[in-house]
Amino acid sequence: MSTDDLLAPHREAIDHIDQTILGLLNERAAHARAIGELKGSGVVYRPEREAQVLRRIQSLNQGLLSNEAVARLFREIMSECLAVERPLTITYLGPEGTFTQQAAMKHFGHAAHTQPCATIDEAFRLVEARQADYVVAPIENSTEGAVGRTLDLLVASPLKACGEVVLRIHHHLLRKVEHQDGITKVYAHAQALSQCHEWLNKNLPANVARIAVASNARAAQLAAEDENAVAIASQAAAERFNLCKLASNIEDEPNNTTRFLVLGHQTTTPSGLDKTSLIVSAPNKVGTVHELLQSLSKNGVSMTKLESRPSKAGLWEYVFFIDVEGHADDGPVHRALTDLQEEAAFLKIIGAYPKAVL
Ligand SMILES: O=C(O)C(=O)C[C@]1(C(=O)O)C=C[C@@H](O)C=C1
Repeated sequence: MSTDDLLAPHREAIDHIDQTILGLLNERAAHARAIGELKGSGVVYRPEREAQVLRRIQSLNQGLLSNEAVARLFREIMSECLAVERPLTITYLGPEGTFTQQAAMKHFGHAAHTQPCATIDEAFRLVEARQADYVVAPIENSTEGAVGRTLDLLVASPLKACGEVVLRIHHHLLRKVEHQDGITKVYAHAQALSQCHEWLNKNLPANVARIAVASNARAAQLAAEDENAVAIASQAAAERFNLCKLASNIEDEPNNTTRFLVLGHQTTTPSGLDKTSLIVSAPNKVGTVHELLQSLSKNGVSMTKLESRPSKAGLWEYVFFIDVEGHADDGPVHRALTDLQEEAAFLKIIGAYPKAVL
């Protein structure tokens, strides 16, 4: 029997299964549309429900496909079902091809419309003015630490965090032509330059100028216009600007990861596995930070992040960005927040949201 003959029954089975899947997908979309009608003009995107759907699918999964693969597939199915209810617009720091756009797609799937903005400030502003639904903003990188501008915006913005995205960051060396001769400059975002610092020291001549630009996608765009330049940027940027990859995964730290917050106007109900992000400021006295942290520990609440930043209000005064395990409506976190309210000069709950599933 020829290979084609051997393939034929499997392909027949696949055609049959695809037809069943297609029918079921449309049946699912019809339920989503009915849910959308019941929600009326209310909020259609429900992050806690999406997290529960993805976690349930992963716990049911016993097949050949990995948990990550099934979550990715169902992420896209929900994205299309949500678009049947109402398509969402997500703002991010552009241009197209940045890691933040990748994070937005990872979280909302490909049916969401992503809108690039010139600055993180503008991405926030459009959502604040209700000209877009959600903003995805980088908050911290595992090698570089906090993203200061996002933290500063969080202090004053009325937006609430309703989700988080965790993205592995891979940087590549990109060029218009496929050889290393005659490189005079390397364009990259300042964070990418420092994340690839060791690699650049070892692999590029010392006289190649390192030029920091607004984003990795902008770097790729500049490299596409100048044959003597290379860019450090993502796979998405390489594809978008048609650049050759001279070297892959050039980040010094192999586990390089960026965490993003998703912010909008809604508060989220508990999903069963949540986090709460807070901003706290303490009077500038000995022992106050210790007391603030005690409000958490005595209520059995674990802290997953503590970041300090100079307050714009006074010299040598600080605000603290704190993430804790659990939802602000859960008993222990709720009690800790009540205690914190008494100790802190300023307390703002940025939001409570499901832990990233994907
Ligand atoms: O359960 C809902 O509220 C839905 O709208 C359905 C659905 C889904 O496709 O499962 C779609 C969008 C929401 O963000 C959450 C879940």
